[in-house]
Amino acid sequence: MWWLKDVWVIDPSQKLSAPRDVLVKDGQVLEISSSLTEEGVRTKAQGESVDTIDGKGKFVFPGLIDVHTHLREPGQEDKEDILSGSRAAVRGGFTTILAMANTQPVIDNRALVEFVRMQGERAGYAHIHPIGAVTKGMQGAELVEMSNMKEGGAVAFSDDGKNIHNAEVMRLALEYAKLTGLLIISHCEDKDLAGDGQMRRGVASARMGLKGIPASAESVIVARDLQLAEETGGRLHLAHISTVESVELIRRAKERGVDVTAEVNPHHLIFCDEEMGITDTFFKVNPPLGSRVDREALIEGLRDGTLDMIATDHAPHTQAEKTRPFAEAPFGIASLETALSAVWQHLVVPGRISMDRVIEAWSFSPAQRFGLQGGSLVPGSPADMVLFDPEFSEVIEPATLVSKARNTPFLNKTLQGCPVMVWVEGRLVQKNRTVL
Ligand SMILES: NC(=O)N[C@@H](CC(=O)O)C(=O)O
Ligand SMILES: [Zn+2]
Ligand SMILES: [Zn+2]
Repeated sequence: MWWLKDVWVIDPSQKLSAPRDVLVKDGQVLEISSSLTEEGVRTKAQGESVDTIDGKGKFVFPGLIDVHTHLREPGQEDKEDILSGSRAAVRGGFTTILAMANTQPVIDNRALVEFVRMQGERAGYAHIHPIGAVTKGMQGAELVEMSNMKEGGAVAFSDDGKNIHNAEVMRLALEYAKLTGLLIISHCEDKDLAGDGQMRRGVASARMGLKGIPASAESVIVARDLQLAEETGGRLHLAHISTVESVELIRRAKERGVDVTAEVNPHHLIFCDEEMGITDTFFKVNPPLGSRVDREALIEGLRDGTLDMIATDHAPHTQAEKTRPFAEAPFGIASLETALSAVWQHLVVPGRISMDRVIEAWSFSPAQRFGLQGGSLVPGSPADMVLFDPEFSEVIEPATLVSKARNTPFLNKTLQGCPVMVWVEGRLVQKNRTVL
């Protein structure tokens, strides 16, 4: 049994943010209380040994749930695989992650869904749930067999990595997904507007002499998909929202009652295009980093709930690929191990957003919207749980990362504020930044 003493508990599911004691037994949260005694705890332990942790100055919260990660298995295991990705997850404070379908082959049938799920179970760290593709081979034409894939364990559908270009295919996808009750996750990017752009079009792209991607490449598809969701009554989730125009469109759609949620990635909340240099391929990501104005709008959108969730869009790539010239390097930032610390240091500490809202957006809301276990420490729930130490600092070094990827803008930088203990169903899987 675990006894976390005098720890600051953040549990948005119970609207709780206060110092308490937490008891964990048999893989579950047994009790959250402010009046535990040695003797009382020993009685509750029923003969089991008690591991006591001094939680003073630390936070405990439900394990983060990341609805957007790329684990690259099957097919690109040099970038990441399900085992390395799930180890990276628990190192970063995530106890559940959703794996995108843009692997090789694409996860577009039940057998492949079951393969990903099984590999996740075999790895035995974070809970791994497969996201199935929307169209066969992510070719944007023929819909997958959604019900079948749901039976195999798919928890949502997405062609992420690619936009669904054909609006009628997107409309049908929203219509058919209703029968499964699952979400369609949209990667909003008009491929003609994006062209072969490398970063957001603006003053910074002009200065760097790189081809730009206009903000409209995202927002025109956001507008399209919101209208299609409204028309069909389908359930829509928008991935990696990055522009002020998109935030405004989502805000208005929600006012009309459209069944939509949206996520924002830490890198879009923290960085902007002006901060990039021509050698910084680690900042090269899709959608590209926006302007300062976008960044402010995203923070405001997250605060007021227009943006429901934070998600990493962990996109691992090899060093060989990421050290190519800017225009040849692939898009993507690997972030499972740094995301929570980065959000803490760059947004919570300066007072831009509260830790309570961060945990709600990264744990409770994903569980609710995707219908997943977790996101709550209500007694009886599985002890998927994180102990976070605001004083613990770490230099992000290649040798200490357990992900196969090193494509992070935080490489060789110090991040302060880290998850220092992580439990999955009451089993300790990470301690003092070491995955057990
Ligand atoms: N975000 C990225 O820059 N890259 C993602 C694809 C995606 O999320 O669209 C990848 O798979 O590498
Ligand atoms: Zn995407
Ligand atoms: Zn993605």
